[in-house]
Amino acid sequence: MKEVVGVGLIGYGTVGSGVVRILHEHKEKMERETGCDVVVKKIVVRDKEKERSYPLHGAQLTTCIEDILEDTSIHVVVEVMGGTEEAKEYILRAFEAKKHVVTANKDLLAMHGEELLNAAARNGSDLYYEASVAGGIPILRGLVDGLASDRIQKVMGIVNGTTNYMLTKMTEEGVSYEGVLREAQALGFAESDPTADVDGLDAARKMVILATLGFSMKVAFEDVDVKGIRHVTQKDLQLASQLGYVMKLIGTAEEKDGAVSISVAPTLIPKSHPLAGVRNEYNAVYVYGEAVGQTMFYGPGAGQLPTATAVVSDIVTVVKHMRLGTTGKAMSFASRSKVLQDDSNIHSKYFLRVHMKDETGTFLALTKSFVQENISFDKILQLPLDDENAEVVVVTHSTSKKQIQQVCASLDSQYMEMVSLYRVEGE
Ligand SMILES: NC(=O)C1=CN([C@@H]2O[C@H](COP(=O)(O)OP(=O)(O)OC[C@H]3O[C@@H](n4cnc5c(N)ncnc54)[C@H](OP(=O)(O)O)[C@@H]3O)[C@@H](O)[C@H]2O)C=CC1
Ligand SMILES: N[C@@H](CC=O)C(=O)O
Ligand code: NA
Repeated sequence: MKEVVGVGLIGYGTVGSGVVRILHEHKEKMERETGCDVVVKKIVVRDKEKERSYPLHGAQLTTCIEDILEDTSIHVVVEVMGGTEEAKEYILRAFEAKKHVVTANKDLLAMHGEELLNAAARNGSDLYYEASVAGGIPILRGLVDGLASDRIQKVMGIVNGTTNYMLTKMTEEGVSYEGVLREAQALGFAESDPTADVDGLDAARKMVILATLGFSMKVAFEDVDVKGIRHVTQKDLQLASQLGYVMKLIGTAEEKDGAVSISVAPTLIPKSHPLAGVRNEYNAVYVYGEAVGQTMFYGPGAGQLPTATAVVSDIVTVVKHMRLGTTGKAMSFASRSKVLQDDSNIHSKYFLRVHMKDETGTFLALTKSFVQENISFDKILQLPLDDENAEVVVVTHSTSKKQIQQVCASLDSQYMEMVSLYRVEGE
């Protein structure tokens, strides 16, 4: 008879049902990997009467967290309900009950990571959270284990499946923002409040986790410069395409001379760049290490089975630690204090759309604003807008964030209006 390891799930939605499915369908592989029979015993949900799309395979549904916390046959608690305050309380109580925790909750890790890791260590519990960033891609293990020997310089990529799905469909099929957001929700990619996806908050939380692990620095959500895709228009996508780019929501975390900058923003990427070919809910993360150079991690970033794969792999890790008697482990967190980069040291190329009066001298005024900030043009396109106005699209050479902000402030006048501003990466 194999030793039984009991699992308690909190949440039986997209990810939770995937966890039960993988544990059931990959039972033999689980036994080979762990030497144990890993069994989901209880599942906490909000509504016990709700129809479930996947069978429970013997697990008992409950609405009472104590049913899990007080059950001594449950060793591992898997939190896949989402949210922060209640989830944090349940996880802290699980540690006090000397249980190990696996979670997919990036909101929680980005906000309370340090507190949770300290509580896990105090109680000799494991805490793993691979599913919290880039769903099924083993990016956190890649950073923490695979690149443990290197000094990480930059992490950059697509870390939100919902917005990548939306931008892909909007670009390739010209579909509307609202329609494609509903599709992403129906497919189980979006957060329960999808504003977290479209406003870049979900990606920003993932970048906090990546930067914390990559640079071992105590960064917070407030340190991320965040912009989402809500204001991206079909015209932006068309003009970008005309100039050879596709738009992606890109997260960037970079350390230069001991200071870090973190951002999430819709960004233009050359069509020939590997990130341009990352479509639908897929994610891809570039990690640049001082010694290794450039590595790229690619795979499904959201959805039931990819995300559940990461969760179940974390369960495997925990069970192995239990058998070896080496629990009390977690993906390590930050040891260095935070130093943030100055805007004058953050460089990028930019794409700008400017509407201006089609009169002699306005174009010269536009050029002068850029010259004043020492910014030169890489590409420029002028198109008629109506009888009196023209649209000018500019791609600059690399410039600092501070300089581009100063130019933008000088552009809005009675003759000119800046319509869009996006970073350009990968050239
Ligand atoms: N979906 C995805 O692709 C990914 C999701 N994640 C993360 O995984 C977590 C779960 O996401 P997902 O499965 O999509 O979410 P769902 O909304 O599909 O499922 C949430 C589940 O949690 C239960 N639940 C919610 N609030 C409570 C509560 N207060 N008490 C008890 N149970 C509760 C719900 O119960 P009921 O069924 O009764 O309503 C439901 O079963 C989130 O943190 C999310 O960010 C991470 C990576 C990818
Ligand atoms: N809503 C998230 C789910 C995975 O983290 C996303 O779309 O990436
Ligand atoms: Na992952």
